[in-house]
Amino acid sequence: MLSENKTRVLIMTAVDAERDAVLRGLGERGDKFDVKSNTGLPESGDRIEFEVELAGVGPALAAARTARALARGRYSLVVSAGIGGGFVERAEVGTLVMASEIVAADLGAETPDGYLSVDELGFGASRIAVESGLAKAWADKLVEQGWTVCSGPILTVSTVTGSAETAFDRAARVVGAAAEGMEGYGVAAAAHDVGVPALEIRSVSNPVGPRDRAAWRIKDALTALEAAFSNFPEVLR
Ligand SMILES: O=C(O)c1cccc(C(=O)CC[C@H]2O[C@@H](n3cnc4c(=O)[nH]cnc43)[C@H](O)[C@@H]2O)c1
Repeated sequence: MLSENKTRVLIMTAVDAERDAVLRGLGERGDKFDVKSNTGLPESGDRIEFEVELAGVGPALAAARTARALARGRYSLVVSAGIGGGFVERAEVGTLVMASEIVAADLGAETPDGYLSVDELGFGASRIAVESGLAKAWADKLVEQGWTVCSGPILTVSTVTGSAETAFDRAARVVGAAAEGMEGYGVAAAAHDVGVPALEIRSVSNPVGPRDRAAWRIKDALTALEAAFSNFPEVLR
């Protein structure tokens, strides 16, 4: 007989439209979902409960809100999710990006010799590892469903890239940079601080580069985000 253990997964999005897309994707399956095998984090016999919360925009508020949510109890996994910018020739608009690592891309210092990350300054870590088995399983599942998924570093920035120069600098700083968003590192830092594994997924609404807000394809990106979460419970089984 299955036990009544519960696996709690916390999903953080910046804004309401992203949270709604995630909830549409998860549908009614939330805590009615039994885990029968042990391929992901949950124990066999666990029931999975999803909680989707607003992180707000930017890494500071995202970290504060994630820490507050995590203080409510025991969680198995935290996911930072939302739309994002895709690096050209890595992730096109309308596709999905699964983080291979979560990178604070502007947490450091400018020097006459170039940018130094917090790691190089000796003040901490600019990169947070993801739960790689789950990231791969989720990406594989989405590819199987016909989605284009790029797995690579997702950069967290406090200032959205708005020029080709900044896009070039950021891509050069992080080998394989696939996407950027504004919350991932904050969410993951709060999770890491209490020993909870993290993931980040972005659906690409715009290219990283010269600002053209009117051209952001938000609806397409929200559709892709919804699809990503409609496949997520299966991945956790
Ligand atoms: O206006 C709307 O309907 C709408 C719906 C959903 C989301 C938004 C946002 O503006 C979300 C802001 C959020 O998006 C991330 N983002 C998107 N593109 C980039 C980018 O090129 N560089 C960095 N971040 C990006 C970011 O995480 C923001 O928090 C609007």
